[in-house]
Amino acid sequence: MERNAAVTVEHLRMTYGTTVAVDDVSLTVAEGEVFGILGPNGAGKTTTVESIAGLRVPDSGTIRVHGLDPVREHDALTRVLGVQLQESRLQPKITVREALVLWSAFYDDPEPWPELAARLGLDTMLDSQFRNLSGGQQQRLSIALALVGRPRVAILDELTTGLDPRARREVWDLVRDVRDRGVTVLLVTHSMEEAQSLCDRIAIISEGRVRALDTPDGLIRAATSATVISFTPGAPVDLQALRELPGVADVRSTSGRVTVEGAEDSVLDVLAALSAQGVTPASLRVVDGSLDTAYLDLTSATAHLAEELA
Ligand SMILES: Nc1ncnc2c1ncn2[C@@H]1O[C@H](COP(=O)(O)OP(=O)(O)OP(=O)(O)O)[C@@H](O)[C@H]1O
Repeated sequence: MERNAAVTVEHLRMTYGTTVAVDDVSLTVAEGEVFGILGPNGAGKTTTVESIAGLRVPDSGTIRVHGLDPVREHDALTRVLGVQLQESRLQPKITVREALVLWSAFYDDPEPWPELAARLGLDTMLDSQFRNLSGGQQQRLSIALALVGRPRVAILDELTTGLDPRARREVWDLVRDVRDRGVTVLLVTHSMEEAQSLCDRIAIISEGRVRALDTPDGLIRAATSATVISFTPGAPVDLQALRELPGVADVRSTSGRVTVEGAEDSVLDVLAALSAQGVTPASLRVVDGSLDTAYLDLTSATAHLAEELA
């Protein structure tokens, strides 16, 4: 079933003086999905999501959030969009309770904040001032503030940065809960693990452009060196024949062990070729592709392209 678009971005462009922060970004986020934005430092991720939130005015391009223009219809936007930004912009002396009460007052039908605070482990520090919270606690408060208005779309920018592993998993569970309630989540992250575990689809952005947009599995499949096969050949092996197999990106032989990198589908071809050569692959290991490899593949392909164009 084709889902409605919650967010559409068409040809977004944003510059700061001579710096091109976002060159040309187009993407559509479907209602109810967790959509990840991944990319190296300075790729333009924050500029993109802050433009979606109406906090920056793009040079050109069109953005709609449930049909609303984030700049011209900003008031209406704040009723459908919750934002947890990279840097919290709270008064240093505001307490956790005051912030939650204040934010709740902005909305007609807020989430009961004590429950949300408990869910995020903030209930024991309601009277602490923002400036005295640890980085992880500040992070959790800003997530709570993004969700308290029951937004239809939540933007979470580097939501688990600074959290310890347990807190991180708890926040992931919270994001899944939020998604299960039908909220669309736009997630900016540097963590492949986070993207792979939470996102339905991911856009990889670098140098202000979308370089790939697919499901985590789709990105991994598309990467040329997603799977690594290694073995100790029981007889001399024709490495060139392996190199020529479709989907194989690289073949190396070191210290009597052969390593083949290739697309996921190349494993069976490699095994069939070895069998045809009468070679038994002893101590066979197949390491599955990860989003890490796919990401490096896609972003280094961009770097190569940039070098070629330079
Ligand atoms: N307010 C600003 N003034 C000037 N330049 C800016 C401003 N905000 C961002 N930039 C520049 O625009 C580019 C994109 O920045 P942006 O913060 O969107 O990237 P990012 O992908 O979110 O990076 P990171 O992963 O480091 O947070 C960078 O070169 C950055 O230095």
